[in-house]
Amino acid sequence: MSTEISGIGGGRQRDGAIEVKDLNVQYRSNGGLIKAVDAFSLDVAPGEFVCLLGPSGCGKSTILNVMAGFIPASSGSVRLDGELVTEAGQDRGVVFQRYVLFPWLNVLQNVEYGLKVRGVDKALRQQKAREYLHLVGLAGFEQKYPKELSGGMQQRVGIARVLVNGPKVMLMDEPFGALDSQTRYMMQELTLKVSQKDGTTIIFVTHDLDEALLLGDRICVITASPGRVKEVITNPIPGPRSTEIASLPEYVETRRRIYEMLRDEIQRSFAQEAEKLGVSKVGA
Ligand SMILES: Nc1ncnc2c1ncn2[C@@H]1O[C@H](COP(=O)(O)OP(=O)(O)OP(=O)(O)O)[C@@H](O)[C@H]1O
Repeated sequence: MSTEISGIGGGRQRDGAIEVKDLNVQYRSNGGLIKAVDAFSLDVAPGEFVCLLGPSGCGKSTILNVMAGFIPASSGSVRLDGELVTEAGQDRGVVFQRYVLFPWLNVLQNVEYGLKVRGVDKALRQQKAREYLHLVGLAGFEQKYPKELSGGMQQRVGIARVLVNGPKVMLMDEPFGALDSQTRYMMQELTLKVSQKDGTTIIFVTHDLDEALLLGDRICVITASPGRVKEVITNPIPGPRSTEIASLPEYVETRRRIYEMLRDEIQRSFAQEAEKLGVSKVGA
C-alpha cells in the first residue's frame, strides 16, 4: 500500500500552472489610491522557475501576495490550474524573507505542524517531516528549538515546513535577503534542488540580478511603480545551473541586457521618489 497522500510533499499531482491576466492592484492610503500594479500579465508553466526582478517599490511583493491569495486584485485575475485565486490555499506555499517559526515547538514539530492540522497520521507526518529536514540539510536537528538555530537554519526549517505540505507552487519573497552570502548561496542551491525534486512551480522575488540568472528559467523584469512587465527573458543557460555559469559569454551578455533594463527602471523609481519628496532633481 502506498503511504503517499495527495497534498503531502512528493505525493501531489504534478501541475501548478499560473495565469496572471491584466492584474491591477490599488491600495488605499491617506484617503487616496496608490496604483501598485498595472495591467500585469504572466503565464507560468507547471514546474517552471520564474524570477520577478525590479526596483524597490515596483510591486513585486504585491503581485506575489495576490498569487498567494493574501490580497485581492483590484481588477484582472490570477488563476492556478484554471481556478481563480481568491484566498490562500494549501496548493501554494509562501516563504518570506524572515520565516516566523513557532518558538514553543521544536524543529520536527514545526515542520509537521501543517500535516497535523490536516489530520495526517503521526507516523506518516513525522516520516515526511524528517524527509524534508534531510533535504534542507537539517537531519539531526529535529529536537532543537528555533532560538537554538542560526537565521539560515531557521529559514531552512521554514522552507521544509512549506515543502512538506506538497504545494503545487512556492511563492518566495526575497527569501534569502537577510542571509550572509555563503548561506545565501547554499540556500540558492537548495532551492534549485527542491524545484527539480518535486517539479514545484516557483515564483521567486529578488532584487539581485545574479540570483535571478542562477535560479530563473525565465526572468520577468518589472517596471518602476506601478509594476508592469517590462520584458520576460528566457535564461539562455538551461538548468541545472550553478554559480559557474557566471563566466559563460551568454550569461555575461544576458546579465548586461537585464542590467541596462533594470538601471533605467531604478532611475525612474529614484525620480518618482524625488518627486514625492518635492526634490526637483535627484541628488539636488
Ligand atoms: N499595504 C499597503 N498600503 C499602501 N501602499 C502599499 C501597501 N503595500 C505596498 N504599498 C505600495 O505599493 C507599491 C508596491 O509595493 P511592493 O511592496 O509590492 O513593492 P516591491 O517591489 O515588493 O518593493 P520592495 O522591493 O522594496 O520590497 C509601493 O509604492 C508601496 O509603497
